[in-house]
Amino acid sequence: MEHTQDHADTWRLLRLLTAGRRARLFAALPVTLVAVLAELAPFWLLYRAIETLIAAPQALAAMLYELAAWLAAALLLKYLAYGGAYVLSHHAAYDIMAAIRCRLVAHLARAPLHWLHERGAGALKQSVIQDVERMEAFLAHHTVEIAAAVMAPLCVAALLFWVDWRLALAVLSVGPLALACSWGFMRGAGRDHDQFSRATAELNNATVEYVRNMPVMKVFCRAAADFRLLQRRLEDYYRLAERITRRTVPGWSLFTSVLGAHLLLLLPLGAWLHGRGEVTAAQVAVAVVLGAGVFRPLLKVSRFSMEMPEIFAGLRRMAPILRLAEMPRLPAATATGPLQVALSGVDFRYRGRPILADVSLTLAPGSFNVLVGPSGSGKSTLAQIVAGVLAPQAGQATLNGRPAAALADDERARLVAFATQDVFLFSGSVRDNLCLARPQAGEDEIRRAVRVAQAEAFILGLPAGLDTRVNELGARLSGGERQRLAVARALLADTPLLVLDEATAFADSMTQRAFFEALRATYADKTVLVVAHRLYGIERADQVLILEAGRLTGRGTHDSLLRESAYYRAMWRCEALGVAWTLARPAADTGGEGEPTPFAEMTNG
Ligand SMILES: Nc1ncnc2c1ncn2[C@@H]1O[C@H](COP(=O)(O)OP(=O)(O)OP(=O)(O)O)[C@@H](O)[C@H]1O
Repeated sequence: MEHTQDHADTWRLLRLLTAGRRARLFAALPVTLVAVLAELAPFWLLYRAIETLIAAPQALAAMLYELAAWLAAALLLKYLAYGGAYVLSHHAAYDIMAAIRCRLVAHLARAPLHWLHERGAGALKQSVIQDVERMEAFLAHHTVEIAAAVMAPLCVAALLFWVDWRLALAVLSVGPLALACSWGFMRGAGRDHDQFSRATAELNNATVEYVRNMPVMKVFCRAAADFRLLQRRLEDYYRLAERITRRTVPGWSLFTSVLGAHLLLLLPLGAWLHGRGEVTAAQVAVAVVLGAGVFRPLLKVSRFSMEMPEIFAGLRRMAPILRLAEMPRLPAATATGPLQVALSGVDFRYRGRPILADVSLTLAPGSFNVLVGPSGSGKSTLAQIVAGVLAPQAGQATLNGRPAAALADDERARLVAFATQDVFLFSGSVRDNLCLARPQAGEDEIRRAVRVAQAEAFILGLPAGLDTRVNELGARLSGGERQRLAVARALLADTPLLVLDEATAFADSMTQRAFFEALRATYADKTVLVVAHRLYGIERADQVLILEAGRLTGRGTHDSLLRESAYYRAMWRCEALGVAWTLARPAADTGGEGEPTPFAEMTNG
């Protein structure tokens, strides 16, 4: 029942996506009919030739030229008609595909950031590229092939009835017989097909994972057999394939054999009718020839029915993208003045698993805030909520009092710049990448952002400086260099709020300190939220927030947290010991059990 509803919805979606563009597709159908009729013309010519051969053999030679001319004309017509039908269907297909892609991309452009983030690039690529591509075969080829496959048996049947209705019935009776024979074997094929699709998808995923992990497997010298998931999926796949083969092959063989068994009925009947003088030898001969291929085109339809579920699945994957237009977006606000950032009672779950619980905070305009906490405590999730990339499931995350995740893209982009550790660089020059948010940024602004992001030295070292191309043909940048570019790009966006989610992972302790100091001195008006793993340089932050297991367990300045938070003290001790070891190893003696010594004090003497 649910299945039927799914199918009905998918057909509705297909009709909607092809609306206003189906005329050429429909125009291809009568042209296909002409091609099918032209394909049958040789049989009619054969009939006339046999009739002449039997009635007046001496007249056949004179007729041959005429027959050859008709045959050539029929072939030419068939070629032209099929050509025309395919041209029409291809035009319609590419027109429809382009319209679907434009529609998908237009909807994606309206998609909220958190929605794009949750779906992932792979799934979106699958919908916009592969799923639309798959429709090409359906629209451009299958429409003509299926129309021909359905029209041809109907035309042959009509021709057979014209030849003789009894011979026609003898030929056509094997169709229902073949279906009845195969039905028993084919029962449950739909369920098998669903299971097979699932097994294929699982095998594909396991194969991709295996291929991705090959370098790791090699490092640890593991054989393919040690990759249990792939082995299990392969076993499942082969077991299912064997079961389906055992079940369907006898049915399929019986189906095709019975389809070809029309001669068993036709020959005795033809001989009997001929004996009684009710049909001519030419009629029997033509019925034999026509009967041999009457159902063959229908086999194409069964191939098509196997591809249909894949095409439908692709359409269903597009549906959520096409529903995006219905998502409510806030109209742009006119508020100016300092940006107010506030979270109150924010809860967030990933697939039901609680990640953040009852988080409330405010970021004062122009303040420098650092978020620290153990790995997996939810820092990145919180940063994404502040930036409007994710929407909280409970509570409020607002910018100027308006839900951050519901802001229109242009308004959010005016307010927040967000940089993470995963950096995407477009192919183009370093300058193009930096000026993504503000193509009109001046040379001084670019230089300032680059200097603050600690990227100046490496950009100067590039072959063409800011104009070096960043892609596989140009400079290959290290992970740290790419991160610095991402930070500079966020700085250049000139937004009142800057969220850096571990975007300073490139920096060692000294570089992080230099970066924070330059950031505060150069962009004093910005409200900054930094997710940091290293503490160095955060001593002068206006607010340090401590997140543990999804809850804010501490907030305050460096000094107040050193006094009040055991976690912060412990974290600081570890970091201070690390630097003492790396910077001052020969003389290092951190004083054993005493209170940890902050780096600034250590380096000052
Ligand atoms: N897209 C996602 N789907 C499901 N779970 C997720 C997703 N992203 C993060 N998580 C889970 O949410 C929890 C918090 O992740 P998050 O990245 O916010 O922590 P974090 O404090 O930034 O960690 P780290 O310091 O290691 O980067 C983790 O347990 C993680 O497994």
